[in-house]
Amino acid sequence: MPYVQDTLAALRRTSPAQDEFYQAVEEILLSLRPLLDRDPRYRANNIIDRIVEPERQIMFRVTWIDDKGRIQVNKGYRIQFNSTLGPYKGGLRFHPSVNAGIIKFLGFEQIFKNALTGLPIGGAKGGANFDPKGKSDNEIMRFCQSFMTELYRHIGPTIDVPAGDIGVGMREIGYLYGQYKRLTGSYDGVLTGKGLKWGGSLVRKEATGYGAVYLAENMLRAKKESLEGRVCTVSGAGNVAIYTIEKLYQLGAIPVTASDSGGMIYHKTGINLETLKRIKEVERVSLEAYVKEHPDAVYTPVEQYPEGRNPVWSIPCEAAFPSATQNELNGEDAAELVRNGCKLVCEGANMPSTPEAIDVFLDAKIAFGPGKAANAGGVATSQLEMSQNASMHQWSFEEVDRRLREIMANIYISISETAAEFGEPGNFVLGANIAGFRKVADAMIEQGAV
Ligand SMILES: NC(=O)C1=CN([C@@H]2O[C@H](COP(=O)(O)OP(=O)(O)OC[C@H]3O[C@@H](n4cnc5c(N)ncnc54)[C@H](O)[C@@H]3O)[C@@H](O)[C@H]2O)C=CC1
Ligand SMILES: O=C(O)CCC(=O)C(=O)O
Repeated sequence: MPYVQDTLAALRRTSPAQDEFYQAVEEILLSLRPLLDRDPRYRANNIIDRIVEPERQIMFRVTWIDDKGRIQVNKGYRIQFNSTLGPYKGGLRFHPSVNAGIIKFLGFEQIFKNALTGLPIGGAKGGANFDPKGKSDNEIMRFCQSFMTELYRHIGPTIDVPAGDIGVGMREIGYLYGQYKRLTGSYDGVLTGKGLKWGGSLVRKEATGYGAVYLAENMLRAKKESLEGRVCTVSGAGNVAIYTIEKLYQLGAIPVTASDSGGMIYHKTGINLETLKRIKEVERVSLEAYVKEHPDAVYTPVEQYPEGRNPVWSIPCEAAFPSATQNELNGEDAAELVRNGCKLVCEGANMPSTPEAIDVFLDAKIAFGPGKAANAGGVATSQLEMSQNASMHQWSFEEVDRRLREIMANIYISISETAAEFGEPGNFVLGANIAGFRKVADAMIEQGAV
């Protein structure tokens, strides 16, 4: 397909060394062919060249002082990718692996994910190559304050509204918000994922994980199946993984794994959610601590992982929820999941499956929920937080959860109907990519050449 190769060649030339970004672009472009062939307006308006180019990229130095009084420096980023549908919206990631290409792929995915929610939000992402691991609370606070000292001039409640992602939870959002308020003097809904006492929304913490399970529920219901009694594997042990596990239990499933950057646990009788929450949300220590309290669980440190494999995906299961990070599930992992009888994969993380893994799932015709649909419940609930802030109201847990369920059900309808419309029923990668793209592209055409 020449338009795919030409676009990728141009991106490699003009934006070198951004492999994850090229991967995300290639996946979308490959899906779009039937749409582009059917409707000439997208080519006539040069939508592809425009949509892969961010509207704005901000890179800045973050200088902060550690507990020993030494001056430290990190790289900060905010990419304001596309504001066609609404104010820029997307999380902040603090992780040592962060670079311009990672932020760009995340920002690009966010455009289409946000479009799928049906809510008025554009696509953005940001972060820093800062490693929160091993840092004291005071160091995290000083870093966040310095980060916001640059970022505040680029954001606003109707301009750009950041939130959390890997390494950024309620604690970090609190420090960022405090500094924004100090610098501007205004109490704006400029961040989401805020604390419940100062403008946060109920269910935002749970929303990404709950949403992924709601999408899985919808995919299974269409096949007259359910999650009840199903053994599930989950990777990650952060915000998304924890609330995926919580919702799986609520729906009668048995989640048996969790993982962090140090290793994985396999607890055959089911992960103890209380222990997991305490270890990760309160004590903030390695998962290794889990087996001290549950000696019947097995801990495998990363040093013992087979070369190039993630052993979470070797555990037999009926449904899998990759919820840690990008490219954590490769072709071999996917083949093993399918061989072991896995019937559903729902991506809580952003782009966790490699292109080879996605091909395996689609060829096997198992239910595969791609990240931009499956994890959209997080950003959707962020938008519900923005609505509550704008109207100075706070909705109940039940009200926000009801809206989240409805949004995920609508996403399912949109991706499944679009897949069927383009002759590939059940291919939710195609369905999500075309449905998300079409919404943004149509609006771009209506807004003219800007
Ligand atoms: N927090 C949110 O609302 C949303 C998050 N996501 C995505 O979900 C994924 C997880 O994010 P959160 O749970 O928010 O982050 P988190 O920081 O709360 O947890 C991340 C988990 O993944 C593990 N992890 C991170 N990098 C890893 C690596 N290279 N190898 C192995 N394990 C690794 C960490 O140890 C941790 O357990 C990310 O891909 C993120 O972009 C997607 C939509 C919304
Ligand atoms: O809640 C948000 O604004 C963004 C969540 C996010 O970063 C994501 O969807 O990947």
